Amino acid sequence: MGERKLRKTDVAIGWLEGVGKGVATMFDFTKVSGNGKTEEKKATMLPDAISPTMNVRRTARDIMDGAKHVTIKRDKLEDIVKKEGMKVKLTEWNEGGIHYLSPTSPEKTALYVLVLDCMNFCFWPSHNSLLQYHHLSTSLKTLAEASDGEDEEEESFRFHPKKLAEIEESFFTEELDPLLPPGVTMPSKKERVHLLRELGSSLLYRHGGKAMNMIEKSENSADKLVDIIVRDLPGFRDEAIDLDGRRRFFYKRAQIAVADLWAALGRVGMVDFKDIGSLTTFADYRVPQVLRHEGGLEYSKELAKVVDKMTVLPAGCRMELEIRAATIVAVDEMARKAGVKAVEMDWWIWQAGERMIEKGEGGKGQILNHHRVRTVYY
Ligand SMILES: Nc1nc2c(c(CN[C@H]3C=C[C@H](O)[C@@H]3O)cn2[C@@H]2O[C@H](COP(=O)(O)O)[C@@H](O)[C@H]2O)c(=O)[nH]1
Repeated sequence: MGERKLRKTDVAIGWLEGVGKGVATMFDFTKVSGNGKTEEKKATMLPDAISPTMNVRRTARDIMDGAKHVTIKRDKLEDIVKKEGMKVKLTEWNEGGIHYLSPTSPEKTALYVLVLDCMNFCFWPSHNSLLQYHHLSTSLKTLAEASDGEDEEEESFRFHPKKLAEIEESFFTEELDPLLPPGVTMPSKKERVHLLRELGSSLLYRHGGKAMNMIEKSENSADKLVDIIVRDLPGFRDEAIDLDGRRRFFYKRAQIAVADLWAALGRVGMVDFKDIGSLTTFADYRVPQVLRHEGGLEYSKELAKVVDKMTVLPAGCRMELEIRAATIVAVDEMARKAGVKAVEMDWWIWQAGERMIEKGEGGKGQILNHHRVRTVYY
């Protein structure tokens, strides 16, 4: 990072080393515990009171202290980690080539990831949408590749900040929707247009028109990059005020963006977040769905009924906050037991969930339904 410019040979070497090996071989996966690591974290993270990842953990612990609807079954968490066939084998972020990685330009890769995570919410099927994550990541990849010229500065790149700042709803109807499978459309288009415009404008006016400038300001700290993202991109501010007036922080999309940047750019030596272990799991609906199904989370009768019947919960309600908080605490505990970072444990659980839902959801012998909340945050 820093002032160093990426050369094509660097990319080739980084890429060759990474191909087919999985994320685990590309990064320093030293255990989260241990004195050296603790000091390193202190050196890079923000002070406790303003650290976004600390705020997320504080939120999760606080909510779980008075939880009424969700219980963490600690002995079961241990079983899940140990379970045959579910051992933590770190997942390849780009398995199946579902993401765009520019062969020459970290800037274009970073823009792609930020666009992806701007829209990385509300996938669950409703009467008019059957959108899945890989539909989004691969259709954006197609658009990126189609406009990917030689020149790093090239303004013709579809996700150049100037283009993002002026995006219209026609981007979805004319460019993106046609790349989705028949009958699948992108929900909440108006909201997504606004989020993309916000991203383009913020990069132009706050970061000299470059995603890499924003990333470099983090000084290789995942925690600081989450902070920059939630400060400069309001659409990523996944916060709530609970019924008692307390602030609650989750930062799902901001944290997943940082993790995705780590996976996409770390492989070519462009980022090296020393405190990547500070990220929490990305509290959305797939991870708690898997944990509940496996017995690691137990829902009250009332909540179980709501979730099983696919009743939509209001955003920010107590039940939703408890599910998200329990997910964060449970994944931290599983990661600790397995000696990996929360982000790695998240990817492993998420990918296990994706395999489980292939067999259907909510029926006999199938994974239990996930909770439903209409939100731009996950
Ligand atoms: N907690 C967590 N949630 C994740 C992801 C990802 C993808 N991350 C990439 C990075 C590493 C992985 O290997 C993936 O290649 C998507 N999602 C969420 O799932 C939902 C879509 O699901 P479905 O409807 O089934 O396609 C939607 O809310 C989306 O935001 C993750 O990693 N963790």
